[in-house]
Amino acid sequence: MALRKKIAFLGTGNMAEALVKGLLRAGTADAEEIVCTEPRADRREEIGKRYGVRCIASNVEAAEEADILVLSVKPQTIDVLLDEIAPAIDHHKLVVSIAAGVPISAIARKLGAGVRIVRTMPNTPALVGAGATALARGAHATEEDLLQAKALFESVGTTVLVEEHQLDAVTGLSGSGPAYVFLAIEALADGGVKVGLARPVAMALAAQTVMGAAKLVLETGEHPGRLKDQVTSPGGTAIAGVHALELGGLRAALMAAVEAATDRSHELGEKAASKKD
Ligand SMILES: NC(=O)C1=CN([C@@H]2O[C@H](COP(=O)(O)OP(=O)(O)OC[C@H]3O[C@@H](n4cnc5c(N)ncnc54)[C@H](OP(=O)(O)O)[C@@H]3O)[C@@H](O)[C@H]2O)C=CC1
Ligand SMILES: O=C(O)[C@@H]1CCC=N1
Repeated sequence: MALRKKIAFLGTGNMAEALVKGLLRAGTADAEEIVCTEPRADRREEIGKRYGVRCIASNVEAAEEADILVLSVKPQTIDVLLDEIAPAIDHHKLVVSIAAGVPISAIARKLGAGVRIVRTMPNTPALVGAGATALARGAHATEEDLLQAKALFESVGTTVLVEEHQLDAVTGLSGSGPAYVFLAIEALADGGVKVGLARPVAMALAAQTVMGAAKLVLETGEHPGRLKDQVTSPGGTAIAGVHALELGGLRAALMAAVEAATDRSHELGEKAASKKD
């Protein structure tokens, strides 16, 4: 669905670039409907050339001309950005934050109490239309605002609506999760190389296996344990591999990763919430 709104990405790093590319790819926005900001001239040029969007230095200019403002700087630098754009914000703007941990209340404190804010947590597979985004509505955002934000992220993957307090957990799982899976793919490929496969062959097989297994879970709706049972024949190869993973503590390690990232998101939020104006 085309949004037909002007969208500003304030801070055009990895995640914003993934969204810009995803939106253009899906046709949700045309290049002339997107404006990006970025402090570094070389990066501005790169983004402009790569996507045909306007990429400028001024956050204020971008905030003034857009209907939807995506706050896409690091949580540690969001205060500087909010102070800068506050005079350009009124109730006509929809503010969509993708910043990990930063509460809606901390954004509203800087931009003004009545501002329409939707807080989200996307992930980088949005770049290829396979993102997963959770969204939570601020007190002054309307149902229509939420639908627009949802449409924006739905064009680059799947979306779920959550309560704001659940966003730290989402950050620990799907926001940060691609990093865990990349590690797994790299390690699987290393395993393949160790047993004699060429690196490119091992990498292609590892990535396709992870993608295929995920697709099987999503498309069949089967419990992953049941799907695992279908791969493991008695006395066979897969159960030998599964045993090695259990000895290595794979499940506990993944659970601990989600928990550690969730805690860190919470910590970033506490810092943002305790800052004085
Ligand atoms: N990466 C991910 O997987 C995900 C990230 N997020 C969230 O997205 C946000 C961005 O993360 P990510 O893309 O990884 O980070 P990046 O560092 O890649 O992107 C941030 C960008 O903002 C720019 N920037 C810094 N200060 C300003 C400013 N005052 N005005 C405008 N732009 C500025 C930076 O420029 P420069 O480099 O020159 O300083 C950089 O290009 C974070 O809040 C993060 O929590 C959410 C989900 C997933
Ligand atoms: O590491 C980070 O801070 C960001 C948030 C979610 C994924 N990456």
